[in-house]
Amino acid sequence: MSTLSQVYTQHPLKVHYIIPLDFDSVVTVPDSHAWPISDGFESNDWLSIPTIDLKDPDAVKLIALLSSNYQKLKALRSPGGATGYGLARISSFFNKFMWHEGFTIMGSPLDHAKELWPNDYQKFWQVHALPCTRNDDIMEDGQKKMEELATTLMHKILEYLAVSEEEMKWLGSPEVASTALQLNSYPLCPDPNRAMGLAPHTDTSLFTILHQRISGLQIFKEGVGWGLVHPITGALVVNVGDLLHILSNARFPSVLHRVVMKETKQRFSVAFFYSPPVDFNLAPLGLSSGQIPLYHSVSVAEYVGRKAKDLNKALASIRI
Ligand SMILES: C=C1C[C@]23C[C@H]1CC[C@H]2[C@@]12CCC[C@@](C)(C(=O)O1)[C@H]2[C@@H]3C(=O)O
Ligand SMILES: O=C(O)CCC(=O)C(=O)O
Ligand SMILES: [Fe+2]
Repeated sequence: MSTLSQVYTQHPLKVHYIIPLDFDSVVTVPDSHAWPISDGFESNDWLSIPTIDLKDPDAVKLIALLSSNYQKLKALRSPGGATGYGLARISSFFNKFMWHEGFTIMGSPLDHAKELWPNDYQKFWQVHALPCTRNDDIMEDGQKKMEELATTLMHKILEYLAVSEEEMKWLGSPEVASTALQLNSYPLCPDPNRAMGLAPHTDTSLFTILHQRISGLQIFKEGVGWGLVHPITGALVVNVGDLLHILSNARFPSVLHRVVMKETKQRFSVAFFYSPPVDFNLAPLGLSSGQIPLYHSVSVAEYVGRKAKDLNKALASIRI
C-alpha cells in the first residue's frame, strides 16, 4: 500500500515553487510578494469559534523552526518530494508568493531528522527543540498525542454522523491513518498590509488540528466574510477539511481559511493533518432515507491528485 508521501511524489512541483525568499535579508516587500489589499486584511474582528476543553492543554509541543538559511536549504524538499522545508504546496496556484515558509513531516519526525542529518540529528534536536524534557522524543511524543486526539475526535464525529465503525475499519489501527505534520513560520514582515501569510485554501484532510499562539488565522464565514480566529491558551483549532466534507455529505463543510500578517513579530503554527489511508474510498455515509449523496466516491489518493491539478475545483469535480 502506498503512503501519503508517495502519493504527493506523483505530483511534483517546480523548484521555483519550493524555495522560499530569504526573509531575513529583505527590508521591503518585493513585488513578487506584494498582494493586492483584500477585504478583511485590516479586520480586527474576532469570530466566535466553539471551543472544546480536552483537558490536556499540553497536547502539542511547539518546536522552533530551523534557524539558519544554510541548515534550511539542507532540508529543502525535492521537486518530487512531499516532505522537508519549502513553500506551501498551494503556492503554484497564486500569482504572488506568500510571507511563509514551512517544514512538512510525514511519518516519524525522528526518522526524518536522521535522514536529513545522519551525523548530527541529535545536535539538531538539542539546538532547536524546546528546552524541556527529552529533546529526542519531543516531536515523537507530540505526534503520538496528536494521533490519539485525532482518533478520539474522529470516533465522536462518526457517532454524531451515525456512521458505523464497520465502514471505517482503518480507524481501529491508528498507524494506517495518513497523517502529516506541518510546521509553519510567518517571518517578521516590513509591510504586513501588503503581504499574505498563507493564501485562502481548504485543507485536504478529514480535519486538521492546529496550534497557534499569535493571531493571524482567518476563516471565511458565509454572510459574514473574513474574521480572525482568536488564539486561546491551551486550546487547539480544528479545521474541517475536504475529506470530512465529502464523508459527511457537507454536514461538516470544509473551512476556507488563510493567514494574514497581523502582528509585528514572527508567528509560528503547527498543523496536524488527519486523513484515512490513501487507498481508502470515501463516499457520503450515514445518510438517512431520503437524503441524497452529494458526492461521488473517491479514493484519498485520487482526491489529492485532483487538488494538485486544480486546487479550487477538486470538490466541485466530484459533485453529483
Ligand atoms: C498532508 C498534506 C496536506 C497539505 C499537503 C500535504 C503536506 C502539507 C499540507 C499543506 C500545509 C500548508 C497548507 C496546504 C494547503 C499546503 O499547501 O500544504 C496543506 C496541504 C493540504 O491540506 O492540501
Ligand atoms: O498558520 C495557521 O494558522 C494556518 C496554517 C494552515 O492553514 C495550514 O497549515 O494548512
Ligand atoms: Fe490550512
